[in-house]
Amino acid sequence: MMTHDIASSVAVNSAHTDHQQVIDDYFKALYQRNVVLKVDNLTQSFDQGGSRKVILKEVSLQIHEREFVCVIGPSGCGKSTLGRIIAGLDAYPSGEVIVDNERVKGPSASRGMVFQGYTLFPWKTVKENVMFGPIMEGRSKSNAERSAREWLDIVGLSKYENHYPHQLSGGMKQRVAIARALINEPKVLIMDEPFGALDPYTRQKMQKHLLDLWRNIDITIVFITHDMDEAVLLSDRIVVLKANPGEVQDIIEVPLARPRHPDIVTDSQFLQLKARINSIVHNPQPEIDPALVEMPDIPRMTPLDTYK
Ligand SMILES: Nc1ncnc2c1ncn2[C@@H]1O[C@H](COP(=O)(O)OP(=O)(O)OP(=O)(O)O)[C@@H](O)[C@H]1O
Repeated sequence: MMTHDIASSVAVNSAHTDHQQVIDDYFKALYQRNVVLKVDNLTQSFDQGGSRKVILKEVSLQIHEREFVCVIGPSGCGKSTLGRIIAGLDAYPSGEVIVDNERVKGPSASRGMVFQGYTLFPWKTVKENVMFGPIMEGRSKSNAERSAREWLDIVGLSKYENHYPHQLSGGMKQRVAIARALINEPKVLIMDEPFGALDPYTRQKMQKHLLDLWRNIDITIVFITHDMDEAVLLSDRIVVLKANPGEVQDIIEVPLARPRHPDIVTDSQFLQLKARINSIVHNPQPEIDPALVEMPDIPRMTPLDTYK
């Protein structure tokens, strides 16, 4: 081997070791932080077609303060069901869900939620939407207004405070929804496919915006998505659920240093990790979404064009 080849090989190895050290230190520090969300042996079932169907089975997780965790898995595996239980929107028959040392028994200001569908009140202005939580908490209108303006400033929507939701783009609506959730200073923010309805460009902008917010606020995020790129770009760890019933199949650390630029999606390490997760998620499983099982053959509706 030529001398300069040896030198460059040593440099590559040393860069690799340095990178690994950064990642090891990052996760060591992460695991030393308090557990803010604990899901223990959670099982959920629903009545479906006259029988009881187990949707989530003995799901256990521990998520640490300021961690960013994505939950992925095939359609119908119970991701939203898990998110709704953590948010306190649905009761659960067995197991334990603890947030900030308290058992989840219903919605609470300690858990914020942002959904894919725009859930803003259409009859309220942007500012009034963001003020909703503080007003419900009994804070004065002027106090709630002041906080709402601070949060609208943080998400870059100050100029739109008197607009109504229908006057905003999808990305702007989601920024209002994020401000509306964060104004309550939740310990955990649960986001269920929040960018699923956005075009790819806006989605990428929103991912960066969310990472900027997360880095600057003491918030733990549980982010439900179908999108592997999104999961790898955003997460510290990815919880992979398998379907039928929904069980934790794997919990994967994302060994990519932060801050992460959106261009990282073309990096070889990113692509390798994505391929690995993809193979875990799409590990052959029986189809459980009835709408996918019963895909009909479409009959010809109009006469065939004989020239084609
Ligand atoms: N309230 C309910 N009553 C009956 N069945 C329900 C209820 N909520 C969810 N389910 C069922 O639980 C299963 C899991 O649904 P869930 O929405 O949690 O899956 P998901 O992984 O989020 O799916 P997707 O990726 O398609 O959004 C589905 O079969 C769904 O029909």
